[in-house]
Amino acid sequence: MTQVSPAQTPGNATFTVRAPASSANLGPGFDSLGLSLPLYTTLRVTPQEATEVVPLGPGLQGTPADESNYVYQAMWLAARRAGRPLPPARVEIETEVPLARGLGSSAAALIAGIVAGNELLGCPLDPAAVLDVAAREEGHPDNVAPALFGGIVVATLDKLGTHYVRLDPPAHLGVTVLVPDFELSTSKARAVLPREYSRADAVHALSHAALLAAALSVGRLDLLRHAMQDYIHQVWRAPLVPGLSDILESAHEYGALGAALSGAGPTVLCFHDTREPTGQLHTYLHSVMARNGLTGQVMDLPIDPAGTLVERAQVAWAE
Ligand SMILES: Nc1ncnc2c1ncn2[C@@H]1O[C@H](COP(=O)(O)OP(=O)(O)O)[C@@H](O)[C@H]1O
Ligand SMILES: N[C@@H](CCOP(=O)(O)O)C(=O)O
Repeated sequence: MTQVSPAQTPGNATFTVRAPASSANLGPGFDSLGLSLPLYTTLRVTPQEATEVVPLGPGLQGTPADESNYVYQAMWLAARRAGRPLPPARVEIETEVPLARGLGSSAAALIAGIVAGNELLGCPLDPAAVLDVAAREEGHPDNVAPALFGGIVVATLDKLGTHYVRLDPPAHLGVTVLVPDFELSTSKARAVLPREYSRADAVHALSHAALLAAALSVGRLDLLRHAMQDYIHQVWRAPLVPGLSDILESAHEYGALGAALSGAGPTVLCFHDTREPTGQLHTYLHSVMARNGLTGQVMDLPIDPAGTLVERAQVAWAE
């Protein structure tokens, strides 16, 4: 995260905060593993006497243009953690992250808002505190951690704090996402999960999640397909995402290194080797959508290494 000391810039200067999309879980890493993707939520913040919240662009149609906006509420979370009131500002919000598709739009909004609130206050919170505020608000750290730090993040939230390890993406690991043209809210997709699991399911999940984290950390791309097996959430969510079961079973035949529901869905993520063409995989994913009467987009994306960035306009002190 790039932080510019407010002491170096005038207190009323405009700044921008850019937070990326994320794909959480990656199969068995439910609520604990995620990666960052280069689609962004951007805030343009200008300190002024009265607060204004301005969602811009078609992606944010229907989100509130007032203090109830999730981004503005997130700015206040930073102020509350710092124990200070939030200074008023004009906050313009734009996003490239499709809402309610399992690509972490709410995490990007939350992180961007907390970082912007922190900037307005002169950065009283360090990055670990920003992450902890966000993870407690979201209830799980798997989207907010990669949205803040970029790359791939393994994280856990407990009473003492949010603990994490950030991994640089392994060489040659690329992502292909199938983003269907329908929304599925995270709360709806969490409501279908069972309250309890058997010991066998727990052992299956923790052994696969541990193998996946280890494989990603040493670049063992050959293990991804095996390590990404999951019975904790995908099997329960499959009825909400037509075509998911087919893709999980067969994507490797079309070049995928592994496949998973992205976050709570309905986006599906496949890993690919960036040295290999992905045309066959795209054709397959489009055919799954067509068979299920769906439309949507298939995109190849790199893993975003940077995470959230803050930029201040260069303003000469003499002005
Ligand atoms: N930039 C934003 N500004 C305001 N609200 C947002 C923004 N991004 C996301 N949200 C809120 O988050 C909701 C989607 O969150 P969620 O169901 O968790 O899906 P996901 O995070 O996978 O996109 C949206 O319906 C909207 O209420
Ligand atoms: N671990 C969460 C992740 C939700 O991600 P989102 O991008 O769908 O908000 C879950 O699986 O519920």
